[in-house]
Amino acid sequence: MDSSIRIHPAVDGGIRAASPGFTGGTLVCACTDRPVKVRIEGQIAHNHACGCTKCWKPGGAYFSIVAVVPHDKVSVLENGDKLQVVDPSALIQRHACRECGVHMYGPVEREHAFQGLDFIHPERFQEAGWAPPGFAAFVSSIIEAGVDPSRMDGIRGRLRELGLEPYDCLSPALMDYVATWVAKKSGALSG
Ligand SMILES: N[C@@H](CCC(=O)N[C@@H](CSCO)C(=O)NCC(=O)O)C(=O)O
Ligand SMILES: [Zn+2]
Ligand SMILES: [Zn+2]
Repeated sequence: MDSSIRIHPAVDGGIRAASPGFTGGTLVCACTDRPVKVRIEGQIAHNHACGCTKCWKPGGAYFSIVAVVPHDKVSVLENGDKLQVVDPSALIQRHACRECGVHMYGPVEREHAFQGLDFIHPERFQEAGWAPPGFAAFVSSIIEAGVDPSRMDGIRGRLRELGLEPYDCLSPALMDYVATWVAKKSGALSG
């Protein structure tokens, strides 16, 4: 398998296990001057690699690494005046540093299965020990960013080699969770 394929710097050299003692940390943007700092209390959930065009990816990476935390566990510590919402019409209100472009947190405020959660990029933690990604989402979407479709077999193979099962939307467990929420809302399922 081609280990030169750059999925994301946080996983290319192998995936680091979570520390049981990780109780949260501080996300820092890429600015050397007045970096934005965001505090996260507690461990992250549902960490995954995402190939969609909307999530922030570091230079040269095909995928982002993105996870969720409850909105009340997120607080802006420093230089929040540099943040702006990338796409106000999107479900995920990605707050990016307008100088370096790093997405710092993305709350879901709309009525949705993910309402109350914020999407964050754990590679921006100053601290180690966050839960590693468990799967790869929106893999076919990397073609939308310009990846030649002929490369997809190799990229999916590399994801599997890293233990990141590739899916073209979210994982089956998360898709079932979203569909269950929709079915309960419509009344198709009771509960
Ligand atoms: N093909 C599109 C997919 C974009 C998309 O739907 N992204 C997902 C996953 S983001 C993290 O898992 C999503 O839920 N987006 C909601 C939003 O962006 O607000 C593309 O690549 O652009
Ligand atoms: Zn910045
Ligand atoms: Zn995404």
